[in-house]
Amino acid sequence: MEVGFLGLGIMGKAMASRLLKHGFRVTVWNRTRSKCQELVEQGASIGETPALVVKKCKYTIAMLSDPAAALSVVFEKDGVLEQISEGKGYIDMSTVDAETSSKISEAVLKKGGSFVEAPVSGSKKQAEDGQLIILSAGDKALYEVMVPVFDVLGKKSFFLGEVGKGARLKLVVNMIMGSMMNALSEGLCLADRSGLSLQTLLDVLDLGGCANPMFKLKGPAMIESKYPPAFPLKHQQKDMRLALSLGDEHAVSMPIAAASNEAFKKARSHELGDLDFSAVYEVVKGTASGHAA
Ligand SMILES: NC(=O)C1=CN([C@@H]2O[C@H](COP(=O)(O)OP(=O)(O)OC[C@H]3O[C@@H](n4cnc5c(N)ncnc54)[C@H](OP(=O)(O)O)[C@@H]3O)[C@@H](O)[C@H]2O)C=CC1
Ligand SMILES: O=CCCC(=O)O
Repeated sequence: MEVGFLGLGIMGKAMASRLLKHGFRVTVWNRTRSKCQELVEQGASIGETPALVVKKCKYTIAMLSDPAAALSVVFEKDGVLEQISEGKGYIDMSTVDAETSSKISEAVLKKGGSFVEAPVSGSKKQAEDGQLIILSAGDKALYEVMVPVFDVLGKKSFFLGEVGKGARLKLVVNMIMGSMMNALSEGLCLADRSGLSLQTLLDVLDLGGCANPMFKLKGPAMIESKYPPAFPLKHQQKDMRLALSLGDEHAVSMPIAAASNEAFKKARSHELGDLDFSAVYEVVKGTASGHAA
């Protein structure tokens, strides 16, 4: 199966690479073309534009930073819409809001193509290991065609129904995750200021009812003020913002998410946006301006 892949950031690069390793033919495109080189060395072909990737491939996956990027790759000149047509499928795995996803879906359908949104839970390591959790919605027939691809990328894929359900579920999950990261940061800070061992705090958390892989993975690096980007903080703040907007729409009061969003915004204002989202700890500690990225 030949698959197009648009967007070779942290996630896209790992996912496209995994597809190549599992025997798929992959044609890649990235706005910054130099990022295609590593994939070409692994056997990928390059498409000069998103439109040319879609022209060449029956199925094209996108993994782009945010709603603006997802829309521009579809609607702008040389974009997906110029070549999508009957028999072709477009699968957007970026984390965006339901409105963005619906706009893309409607435009693709109008041209005769089919569309699935399929945002993912899991980060860089899970993408490399094919352990993502895939939250799909949209065209069921296209979803079924993509199952062999999703099986290589993930450990479980859900089909959730109409377009928007995958996008919304992803935002709810990331809203919870972002709030948990702020809670961990406050806990580490409080333990530190009250004379406790941070490693002991992590050990105790890991043995108890709120043990989770995220605290286990990120906690030790946070103690050392190290934030190599797996999930960039700017994207986590985007997801909190989109989740809060969903909360507005449904009149759901979310004071914990709102406070967490403020902390992520503050971290961005201190230019920590390209670090891992665990760098919000620097803001909670009050040391953000002194932290060298
Ligand atoms: N990292 C993670 O742990 C996870 C991320 N996600 C989601 O996956 C998506 C990608 O994340 P990630 O790989 O980490 O992000 P990166 O920031 O590493 O990569 C973003 C990608 O989007 C491209 N891009 C940005 N703006 C535009 C634009 N205007 N036009 C075209 N391309 C654009 C970038 O191109 P260029 O190289 O030219 O900048 C790059 O390919 C996001 O929606 C994120 O929320 C989901 C799960 C986990
Ligand atoms: O959207 C990013 C999710 C990161 C994760 O699930 O670890």
